[in-house]
Amino acid sequence: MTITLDFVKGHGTGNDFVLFTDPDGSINLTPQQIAWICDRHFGVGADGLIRAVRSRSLDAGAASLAQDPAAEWFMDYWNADGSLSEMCGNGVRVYSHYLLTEGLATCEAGETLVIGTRAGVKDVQRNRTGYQVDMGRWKLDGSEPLVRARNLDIARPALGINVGNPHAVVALSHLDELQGLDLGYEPILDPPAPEGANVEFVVPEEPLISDGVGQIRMRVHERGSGETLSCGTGAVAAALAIRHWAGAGAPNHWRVDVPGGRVGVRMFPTEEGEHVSLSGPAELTFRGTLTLPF
Ligand SMILES: N[C@@H](CCC[C@H](N)C(=O)O)C(=O)O
Repeated sequence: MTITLDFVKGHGTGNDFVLFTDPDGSINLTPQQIAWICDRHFGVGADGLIRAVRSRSLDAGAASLAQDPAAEWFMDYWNADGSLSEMCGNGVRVYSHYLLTEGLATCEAGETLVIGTRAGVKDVQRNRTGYQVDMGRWKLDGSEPLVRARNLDIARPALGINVGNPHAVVALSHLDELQGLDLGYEPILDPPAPEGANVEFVVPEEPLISDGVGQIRMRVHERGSGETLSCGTGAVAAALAIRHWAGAGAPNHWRVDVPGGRVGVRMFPTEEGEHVSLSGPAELTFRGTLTLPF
């Protein structure tokens, strides 16, 4: 059977996605088909693919609806190599923008759009820079692997953080080191992360704290996608790691510069414990129709 899809291309700070709507969950693409769509030479090209599916149409959506019945739409997120990920921070903003633009959902200023994901429901609000997402609870995953990367002289210690998906954050001291990294090669973790990991390399900006806001710069190698221009969950993990290392008195508001732009991260208390939010832009760039060759 030939599959033809109407899609929209979008990005958040250069982290780009192919999005399409499948309300009833009837279009089940294989990992090979997803990898073809995301291929920049043979397909459309993207860091990931997002299927807009009603939570009630997907087994994974049942947990979202149980958590919050307002989670009508589920973000079914896949990496560029066709592997599944639990969460995508830039993806949630772009997905929210897609739902609103396509008329599939509404969210006036001050209202909350609730999105189902494999990492729990996410509350999204429009703000000055685009969208702010409450990413929910986070945790140190207990790992401190050594990370080797191409052009890094020696293995560096990393901090394992889970923000719905797994991350390993490495602090570098100089911008030269960050710029010199060759992330065309996947960093090697010792010991390896059981489910794989997104790896962030971070340097402090000068000064590290300005007007009470922490400032860092990072590059990322994403699990299943390679180096990308931005990673929302990675920015969140990076800010949390640097605050952890900075110790008492470190700020709860961070600006994170990535090759594709800037995102904001805030940590704030809630009744169930500390949450962390991600804010930044979301843009839709073009629409088209694709026919899968297999
Ligand atoms: N780009 C994303 C993260 C996408 C998922 C990641 N590659 C994984 O496998 O966990 C983001 O903006 O958070």
